Amino acid sequence: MLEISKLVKRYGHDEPVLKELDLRVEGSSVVAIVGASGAGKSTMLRCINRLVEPTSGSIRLNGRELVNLKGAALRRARRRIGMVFQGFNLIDRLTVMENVLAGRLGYVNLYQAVTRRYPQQDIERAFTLMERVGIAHYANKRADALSGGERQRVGVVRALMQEPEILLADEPTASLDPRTSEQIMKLLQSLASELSLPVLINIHNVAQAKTYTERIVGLRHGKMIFDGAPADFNKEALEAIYGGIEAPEEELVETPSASLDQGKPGVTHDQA
Ligand SMILES: Nc1ncnc2c1ncn2[C@@H]1O[C@H](COP(=O)(O)OP(=O)(O)OP(=O)(O)O)[C@@H](O)[C@H]1O
Repeated sequence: MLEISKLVKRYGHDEPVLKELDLRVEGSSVVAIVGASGAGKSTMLRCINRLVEPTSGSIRLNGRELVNLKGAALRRARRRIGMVFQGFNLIDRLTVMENVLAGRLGYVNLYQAVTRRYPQQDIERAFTLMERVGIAHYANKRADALSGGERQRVGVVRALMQEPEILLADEPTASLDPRTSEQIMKLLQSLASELSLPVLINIHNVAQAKTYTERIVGLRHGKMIFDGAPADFNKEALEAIYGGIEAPEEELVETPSASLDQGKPGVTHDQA
């Protein structure tokens, strides 16, 4: 379980980017984090894996506090947090298998890491996962020979090789065409349930958030102003999150499951 409470992040002396954010994610739910550019979505994800240092507050993963961890304890905690990136973050000159095995770097010793001699069970797990996402036949290809969707599958498998307790995805489909984006969203959704893994996805595409996740969290100026089911993410919620900033209305209208009149939105009105 992920429990974020009163999370504050301030860069330098600027106004805080995250303002006492609370979020609790249980079980294998797939949660979309939406919000206009600059709302604090990436900062929130990066505070969880400590790529960004929180200013104050608490982030607990399965009961263990992540804030203020240092050195070996931080490295141990980080290997339980998988991250998928918009730009894939692969090493182009390495093979798919080598990139995937990089997900084990937090577990092997220095000699194994430098010589890339991974335990047999890691290699077997890599093949199993690569088969699961349809890239096993590319194992020995260079990463830069793959298409965007294939590269993102490599990124997903690399994150899963960490045996994570949570998967964070920062705009995982933003560099992909619409069809490939949907495939990746579907994949993340299925993997979450197959592996009983909570998945947090920062996403600009509201239609995809509504279709492929079971909960939407909306940020505006570093505060959570919506937390509810996709069916409740209606025009009022959209306006509250993006109003006066940008209005991706066409995305809402195109959503196959959009039900603008159903239910009460989970909008709160304490926005900044
Ligand atoms: N390293 C940094 N130093 C200073 N300010 C930063 C830094 N990283 C982010 N910010 C600022 O924090 C705010 C939130 O940025 P963040 O990237 O978290 O937003 P976001 O919602 O993910 O936006 P986008 O959708 O454009 O990625 C922005 O105003 C941004 O300029």
